[in-house]
Amino acid sequence: MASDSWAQAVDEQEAAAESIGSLQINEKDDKLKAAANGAKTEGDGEKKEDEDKEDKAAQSLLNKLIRSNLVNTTNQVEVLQRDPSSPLYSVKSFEELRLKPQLLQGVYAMGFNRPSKIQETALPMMLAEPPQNLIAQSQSGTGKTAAFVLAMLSHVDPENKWPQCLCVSPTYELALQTGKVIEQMGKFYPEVQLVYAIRGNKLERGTRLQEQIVIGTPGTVLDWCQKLKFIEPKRIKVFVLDEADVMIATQGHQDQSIRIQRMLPKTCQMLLFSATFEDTVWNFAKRIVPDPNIIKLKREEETLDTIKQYYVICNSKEEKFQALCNIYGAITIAQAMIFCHTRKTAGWLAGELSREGHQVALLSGEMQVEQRAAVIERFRDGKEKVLVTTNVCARGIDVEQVSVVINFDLPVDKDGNPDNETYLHRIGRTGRFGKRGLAINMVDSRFSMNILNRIQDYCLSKERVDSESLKQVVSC
Ligand SMILES: Nc1ncnc2c1ncn2[C@@H]1O[C@H](COP(=O)(O)OP(=O)(O)OP(=O)(O)O)[C@@H](O)[C@H]1O
Repeated sequence: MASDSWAQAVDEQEAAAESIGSLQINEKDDKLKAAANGAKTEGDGEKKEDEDKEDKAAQSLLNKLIRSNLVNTTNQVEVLQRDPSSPLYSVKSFEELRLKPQLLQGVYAMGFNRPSKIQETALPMMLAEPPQNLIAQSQSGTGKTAAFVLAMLSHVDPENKWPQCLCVSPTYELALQTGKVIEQMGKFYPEVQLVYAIRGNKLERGTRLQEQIVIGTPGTVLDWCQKLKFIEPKRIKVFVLDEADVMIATQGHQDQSIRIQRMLPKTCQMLLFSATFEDTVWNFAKRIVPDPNIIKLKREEETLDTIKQYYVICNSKEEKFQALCNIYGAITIAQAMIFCHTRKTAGWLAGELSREGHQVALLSGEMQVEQRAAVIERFRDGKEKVLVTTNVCARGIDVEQVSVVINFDLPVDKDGNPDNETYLHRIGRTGRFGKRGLAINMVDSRFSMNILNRIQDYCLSKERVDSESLKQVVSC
């Protein structure tokens, strides 16, 4: 949909929401707010029954499955060179990289016209002679996978029939996704072959691999190098550790990755990629990659400047549902996402809305990742206008065109404290194109009013909103 029509749709929604808001003023509000202000969080039985265990690998896979394009970013790349006195190269075209013609053909066949922001600096570093080590961090969808795949394909010698590049991924599914990119990019370079070192791939004892690129999960790669000796680690020229943040979240993967790395020659190029960069990831990265160059592409800060935030006071889940029905016409002019705390509530709400004759999609943690991707894709294509989901299930998913976010339950962490970042990320927009939106928060207790106030204080402290930004509008 063109941005104009989105803007118009949001204008209509805002007008509708404001007119609804002017109909009723809830007298309970002041009392509630006063009670909630400064009040300690009450353990009021709203204990988080959080069945959707956060699964970083599944989220990462989901993002890959639903993404068809590069995420645009206007943020600058931050570079820390191992040798600050050496010149820093960055390229604006793939030609400047002097790639093998078969690879350039592969890149263009994938529809890449020019390097992405992170690729502009990462590619010259990875393709330099002698090879340089690299730690790179940028959010999902900014072109990291494509970058290291191109580096691996550039470094192999197709004449040599043994593994030369080793890439470890946290899960079988993620390894397959990277494998697909290798196959696509190497389409015109058939001499280069790929093999998957994953659990189900059983090879006969004594096998010596002929494929130049091995991609797999840490446990199997380690077995293939150490116990089964299908791979000669000393002949590896490029080692890639992908999704380091997901890797360290999985028990055992960190140790296995370090053990693989120790078997590789000193001259082997080490490359590590991560979407986030907490201290734990950083400590791990330093153990895997000696003398690294470091590239970071900051995530663009979400701003709430263009978002109108409202809240609705209700007494129960049923009242919240009623309030939602009252504003339903207004929110479905464009597309809306409704967030619930648990799968149970999400399922209940989707069922109730359907019974009212509304067409809604449900995204739930019980679904397989592929099923979830299919639901999101249908929603993205506008086949459904409303998506009901849980806080955990949709964390980290970007559905850019959503202009209405309804927090049926406010986001809280596992200890019941406000999850400020999730709130910001969920309702925020990355400022570009001035995308506008509407956020409606459903408050059904002192506890949740308190949560909302604390979230607002946080947003204020981060200068993401002004003090007038949150308005009460609707009651049922
Ligand atoms: N230079 C480019 N031009 C156009 N599209 C690109 C370019 N590089 C990558 N892409 C595409 O952008 C999308 C995201 O790229 P990629 O998967 O490499 O990002 P990523 O940072 O590795 O993401 P993730 O962390 O989720 O793995 C893919 O669909 C990919 O084909």
